[in-house]
Amino acid sequence: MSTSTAANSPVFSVDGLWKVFGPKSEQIPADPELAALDAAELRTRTGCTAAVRDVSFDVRKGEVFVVMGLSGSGKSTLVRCLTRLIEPTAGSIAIDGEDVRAMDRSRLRELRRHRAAMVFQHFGLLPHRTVLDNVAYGLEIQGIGKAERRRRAAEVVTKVGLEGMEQRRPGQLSGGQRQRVGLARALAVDPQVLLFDEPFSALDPLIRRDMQEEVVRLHHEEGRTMVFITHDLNEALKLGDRIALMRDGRIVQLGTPEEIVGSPADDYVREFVRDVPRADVMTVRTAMRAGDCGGAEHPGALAADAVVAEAIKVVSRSGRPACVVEDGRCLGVVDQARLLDVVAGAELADIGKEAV
Ligand SMILES: Nc1ncnc2c1ncn2[C@@H]1O[C@H](COP(=O)(O)OP(=O)(O)OP(=O)(O)O)[C@@H](O)[C@H]1O
Repeated sequence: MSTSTAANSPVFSVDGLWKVFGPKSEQIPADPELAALDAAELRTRTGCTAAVRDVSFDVRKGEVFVVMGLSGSGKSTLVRCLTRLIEPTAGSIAIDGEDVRAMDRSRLRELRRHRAAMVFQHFGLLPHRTVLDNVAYGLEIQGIGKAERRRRAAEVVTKVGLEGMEQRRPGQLSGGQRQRVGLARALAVDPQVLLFDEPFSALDPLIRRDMQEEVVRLHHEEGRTMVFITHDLNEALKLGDRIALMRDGRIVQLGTPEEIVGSPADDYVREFVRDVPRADVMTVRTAMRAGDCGGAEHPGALAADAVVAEAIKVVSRSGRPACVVEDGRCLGVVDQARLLDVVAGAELADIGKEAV
């Protein structure tokens, strides 16, 4: 999981967004009775599928925003609507305050090429071109001269760890390396936002972990805004500053990994996160009893965003409560009982209640 250093200004603002597939689809969002039908009833009555239903959210500058949900929940449709690769049926979308639905074709092309680049699972590399020329492809489309695009492509190739492979063809690369080429190609155009559609789901688990770490590293180095689709909860928890959890076209909960795991919005979310190792997600900021410890020594001195697993090690090693310290100030204290409460599955609102 990365820590957002971002200001809270939105890159994307989405409000009341709908995407309905099927005949007379535009009638569905406008009709409260039809809009309230569940998926099966809607299909029977109208022949339509509402892939995205009345969804509103902001993607903040510099964050990794994860869209998570089971297959068919509407993730790809939602993210494709952001740049109108799929035309929304109703609602509004803005990027930096500019109305995406009002953009003409050339403005849209500019949006997709420069401002919000997409990295797909099937990366569509050009088989007869070298790695370097594949990475430079987006720059070529932009009309940038050969020398300059090769220079820029070489820089990103190094950034994603493919140095030395510049002259290979895609067929001479592993799946993970090909995905790095896809990532480098998107990065080469230096977009404001990177949109990832399940980019790693075809990779084997170890390579997948490498790629996840790569994304975290790139995000830390560059602070680029990222929207990341996944159906994998662990991937979502690892990468997301915030996660939008989708079900049947709706966002059922939007929050930090800690909020989703610690305060599930309903039984569906609760069931979804049931097996998450809570000690690896919940932070000591949540587990602590707030208030200065009163001493000068601050035993343990944990950072507020340290996870509970780390705190358990510190507390059990020293045999005494540990302080949570930020900017030299003691924010609170964690003891064994509070840490165990978190691990045992107490929800945020209940942690430490009996101890108070
Ligand atoms: N072109 C289309 N025409 C009709 N229905 C569609 C179309 N595209 C998607 N759907 C339907 O919309 C719903 C959401 O699909 P979507 O691909 O957005 O889900 P997803 O969460 O990305 O799934 P996955 O994880 O399997 O990719 C599904 O019920 C799907 O069958």
